[in-house]
Amino acid sequence: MIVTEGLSKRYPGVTALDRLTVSIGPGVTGLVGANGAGKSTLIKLLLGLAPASEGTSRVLGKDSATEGAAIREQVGYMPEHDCLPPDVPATEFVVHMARMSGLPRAAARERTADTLRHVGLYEERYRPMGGYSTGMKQRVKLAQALVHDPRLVLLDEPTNGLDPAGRDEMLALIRRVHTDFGISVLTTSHLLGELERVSDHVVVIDGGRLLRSEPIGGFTSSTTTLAVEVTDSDTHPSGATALHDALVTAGVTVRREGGQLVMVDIPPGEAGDRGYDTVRDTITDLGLGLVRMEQRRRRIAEVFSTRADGATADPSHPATPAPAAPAPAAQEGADRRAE
Ligand SMILES: Nc1ncnc2c1ncn2[C@@H]1O[C@H](COP(=O)(O)OP(=O)(O)OP(=O)(O)O)[C@@H](O)[C@H]1O
Repeated sequence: MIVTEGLSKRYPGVTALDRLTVSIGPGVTGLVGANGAGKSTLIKLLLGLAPASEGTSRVLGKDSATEGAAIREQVGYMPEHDCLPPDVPATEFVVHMARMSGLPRAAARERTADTLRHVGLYEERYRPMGGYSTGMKQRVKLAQALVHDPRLVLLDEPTNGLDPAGRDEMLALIRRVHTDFGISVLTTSHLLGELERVSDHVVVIDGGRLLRSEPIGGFTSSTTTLAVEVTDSDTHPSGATALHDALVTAGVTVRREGGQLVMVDIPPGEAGDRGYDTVRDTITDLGLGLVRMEQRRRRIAEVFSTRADGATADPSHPATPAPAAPAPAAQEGADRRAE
């Protein structure tokens, strides 16, 4: 769907994209990066709306630098910022956008009605958009990106400004764009957790550079996390601390979470079997009681907050600062708190 090679964009004093080489296939792809990471810039370059400083990009096999108009015929774009004329009803606006994309009048009206219904706008579509809530405006922006039946849509921060329920609805809609209509999606967000829920593939950029590009499973399934809770004993007044320290000594990757929980990384395959045995034997050797031991799928944010040197992020054992955990995970924490 999308291939970039050494793609860079420099503004005076700012390198917005820095030699980005990435390829994106069909399905739903999440493009994650902190504010200013270069997400919007990448989308504009892909659509041929801004020239690259160097490097190339192709969308659906077409060159962004020379075939921008042909790309935009087959690609829908939902911009980040509010761009809706306040005194125009949604239905009129979306028909206009459909006509701009080359649909004949009758087809434009028909597609507009279908698309607005699909995004969940009914009677409101006849009212001027100035009176719409943020959620309704985001839906109109999505509808105009879909109205000409594109093969691919590029969505820039589609959940921006939405409350948690509105975000859930928008994420479900995005997923359905692919499952119901077979349209591939590239959607940006600075929230890893959001994209984890809808994406088949995630691309992470930071400071205009590629950090990772992997199928969602690659982020979360290479390791299983085991949440273990043990009792305290007379010998070990904090059973969790004793277990944590003993497992670290045994060479197991482990961290503490929320008081009594000890989170143990279990690698796949035979090493994993040995990992389970080590946890069981360590608990027995310490003479602790086992309260629970359960498997957890790791969330992307956790993968990013794990220190790159493999050391544990144990809140009870503050260590030297971790080497750059990419900003998106931290940003997500901030957003969660804000919520
Ligand atoms: N037209 C422009 N002129 C100068 N600098 C720009 C321009 N557009 C973007 N930048 C800069 O390029 C960098 C990347 O911006 P971009 O908008 O692509 O980031 P982003 O990841 O989409 O972030 P956000 O979610 O905040 O929009 C930022 O430092 C931004 O200030």
